[in-house]
Amino acid sequence: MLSRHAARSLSAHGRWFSSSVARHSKVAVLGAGGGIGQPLSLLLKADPLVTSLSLYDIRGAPGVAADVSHIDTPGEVNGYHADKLDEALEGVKVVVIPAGVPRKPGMTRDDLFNTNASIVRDLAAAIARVSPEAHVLVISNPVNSTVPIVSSVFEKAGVYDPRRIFGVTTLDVVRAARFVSGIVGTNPVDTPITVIGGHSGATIVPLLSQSPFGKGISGEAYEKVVKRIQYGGDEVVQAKDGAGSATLSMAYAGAKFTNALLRGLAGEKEVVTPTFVKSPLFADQGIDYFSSNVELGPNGIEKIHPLGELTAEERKLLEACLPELKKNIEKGKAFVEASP
Ligand SMILES: NC(=O)C1=CN([C@@H]2O[C@H](COP(=O)(O)OP(=O)(O)OC[C@H]3O[C@@H](n4cnc5c(N)ncnc54)[C@H](O)[C@@H]3O)[C@@H](O)[C@H]2O)C=CC1
Ligand SMILES: O=C([O-])CC(=O)C(=O)O
Repeated sequence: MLSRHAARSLSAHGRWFSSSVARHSKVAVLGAGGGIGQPLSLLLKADPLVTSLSLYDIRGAPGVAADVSHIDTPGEVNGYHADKLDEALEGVKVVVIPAGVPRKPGMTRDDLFNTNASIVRDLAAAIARVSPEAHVLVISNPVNSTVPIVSSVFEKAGVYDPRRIFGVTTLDVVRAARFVSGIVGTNPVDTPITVIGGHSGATIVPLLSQSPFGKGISGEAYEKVVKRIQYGGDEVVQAKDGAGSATLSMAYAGAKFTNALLRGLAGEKEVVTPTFVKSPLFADQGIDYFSSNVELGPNGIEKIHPLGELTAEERKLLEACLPELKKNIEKGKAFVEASP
């Protein structure tokens, strides 16, 4: 059906568009029973590019699967119990990982490392064993460390292809569009803002100067909106008051990035969006993962775009980002090296 009829899907900039390119695309969600996993599963079920959805969690995934399977879109849905991880990963093209604990007020994302590093490492080992050619989309925090963890696990297993491993930083891009449009009075859909660096506080570097709408914001308004983009996660953590962090906006962002990747994999041209990947941009400074605009295509990452021109303020933000990012990356790599 899908290959013969135009499919409608959410574009990188939030528009619904028609696409006649759709293939077999089995997507797995690991952590599907959680705050992000449930709405993400819902949005993926609604995406016509997802022909099969495989939902896994250590608790609750079969229930989520039964629920979303009633939605009147063609994609099939299966839910898997804790001991069925290998089955959940059979034949998947894309694996999205929102498994792990979220922050509470007063915590940094790095405070999640002790719990989430081993969860992500063990899930990555299973993917490397069962579906080594899958594209892996990491949501679990701290993303600056969990992406190097997944990559190092794949490297250790001898199946590493850096074009297929992504840290999902789309929520920063979504927030930037929303916050900037609120200042300049545009529709967020028409206000894309590139956000580079990593995914935590000072490592999040918005490039307002590269947007025709963002470049006019200056002085106190500039300082304020940059801080808000960098610390948008804290805003939600505080408002939820101990009940977790962003889940609904993150599910939206995760579904948006998954859709962009699926469109690229299906051959759509010029699908470009920021994502945290193995990158040559700052490798000479020992920072070999970085988020920047990346072109997605049939092999995953087709091209990593250069940063373009930065203002003095943006260069200062970047200077503050790099040392912290380097530490986060090294921590992730060291964790896998020290693992049995
Ligand atoms: N990349 C980003 O922009 C964002 C990342 N996050 C991160 O996403 C992660 C998940 O957040 P929430 O969904 O709110 O947490 P949650 O606690 O509501 O859900 C996490 C789910 O993971 C499951 N889980 C735990 N260990 C597992 C394992 N070994 N295998 C499979 N499933 C497992 C749990 O059973 C639970 O259902 C957190 O680390 C959070 O910090 C959250 C928001 C934005
Ligand atoms: O703030 C958190 O812990 C969750 C997150 O990554 C975000 O909302 O950007």
